[in-house]
Amino acid sequence: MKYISTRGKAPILTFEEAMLTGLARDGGLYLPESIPQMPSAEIAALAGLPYEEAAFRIMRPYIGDAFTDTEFQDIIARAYAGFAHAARAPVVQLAPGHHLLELFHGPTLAFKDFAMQLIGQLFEASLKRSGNRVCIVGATSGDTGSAAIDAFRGLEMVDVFILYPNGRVSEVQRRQMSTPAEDNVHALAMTGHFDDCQARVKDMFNDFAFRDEVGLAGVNSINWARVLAQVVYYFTSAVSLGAPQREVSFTVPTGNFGDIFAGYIAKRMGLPIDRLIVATNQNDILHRCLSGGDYIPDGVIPSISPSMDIQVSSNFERALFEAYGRDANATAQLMDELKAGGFTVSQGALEALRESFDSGRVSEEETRATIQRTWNETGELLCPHSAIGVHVAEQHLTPDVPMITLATAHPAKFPAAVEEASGQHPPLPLHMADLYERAERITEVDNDLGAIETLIKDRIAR
Ligand SMILES: N[C@@H](CCOP(=O)(O)O)C(=O)O
Repeated sequence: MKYISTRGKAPILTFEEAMLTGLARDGGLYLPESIPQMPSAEIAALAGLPYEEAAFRIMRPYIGDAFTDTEFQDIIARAYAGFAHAARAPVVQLAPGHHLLELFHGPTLAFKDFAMQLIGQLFEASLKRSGNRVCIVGATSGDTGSAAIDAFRGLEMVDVFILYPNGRVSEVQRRQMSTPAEDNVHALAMTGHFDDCQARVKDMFNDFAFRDEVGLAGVNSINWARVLAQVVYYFTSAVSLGAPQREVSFTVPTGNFGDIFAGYIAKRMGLPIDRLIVATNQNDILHRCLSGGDYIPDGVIPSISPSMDIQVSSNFERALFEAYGRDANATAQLMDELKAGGFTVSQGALEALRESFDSGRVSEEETRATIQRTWNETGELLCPHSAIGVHVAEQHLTPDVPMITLATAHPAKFPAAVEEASGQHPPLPLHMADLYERAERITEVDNDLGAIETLIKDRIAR
């Protein structure tokens, strides 16, 4: 299995190389040269398997010869051993035809743990073998950063620097990033919003002198391995509701488009998915684009669902590449236009996107009302992001196709918003019960590429 860049001008890589590289050297994102197909009989055979075994069968074709089967099985086992639920990604029913996929039972209480815990193990195995070091730099609107710091803390061959928008993540998210005591992890509070943080990370990848000097690696969903790990729970949840004998639809609260793109890959692999529905908060660029074709960022508005406060949605590039028939030149041109202010998706590509995706936008008031109503009607306490998913899903329910909404984070990550909406205080789980008493370690940085690069060079262990 080989990996190609969405912009067509970067070296073609193996799985392991693409995983360790992050962003392609032409600025694009890596994708498999072709999408492996999973026949119906193999999908049906996933029913009732432990999550780890399903993960192995689904991901194996993408890995090539990077790891032996036994190595890969051990890596998967270690990745999910710390999850608090035996099913890893349980499905609960909210209403007739509407189900919730709980993705918040990992160590940092968000769906990011599914990929990040796996990538942590994959990086460790690969770097131990090669003896190389890497410097991971990531951008977060809250959840990716905490998951990355948890997955890589204390690993000898890795330094981790996470840029987050100062004052724009929840207190729990911030503390998850700032309280781990290991020297190899660094929480950097940057002036600006998430898009600024993500832009600086991409600038660092495009500064080849810096990139090569520090051995830069990325664990945002620019990294294909992140997307791959998230494909698994689309299969396990759909199979638990009767796939491949019947179709399902998914609604996905989305900011950077990585999670829903994983659903698109599952569909392309042969999972019978009817609709993939993008749920956005008031930062609704994806909804606007899928509705009208224009992709024009117009500023990030802080919300009670901060993880989705994004206007430059990194993985949309992968979806555009596919919608334009894998035309790398067309994709590169759109990304150039984005730098200059925005672009309009061609009619043909828009129709291709709409073959798989629908979308909806949810206001702050609707988010709060959904948290309260869902609590009253079902006893399920939703985080604001999951509530956005539930609200949009409810507008797309159909009698014959079950809907699965992704619950992307635990309500305890956003206690203030959840309590205001529902009157319920979501307690932190036991392993994090003393989070508010732990000492914090944060470095404030300006939105200044040179200064951030200097800080990183000064801090990395060589
Ligand atoms: N919502 C994310 C933003 C980064 O997304 P990623 O999936 O590309 O890592 C967050 O919580 O940090």
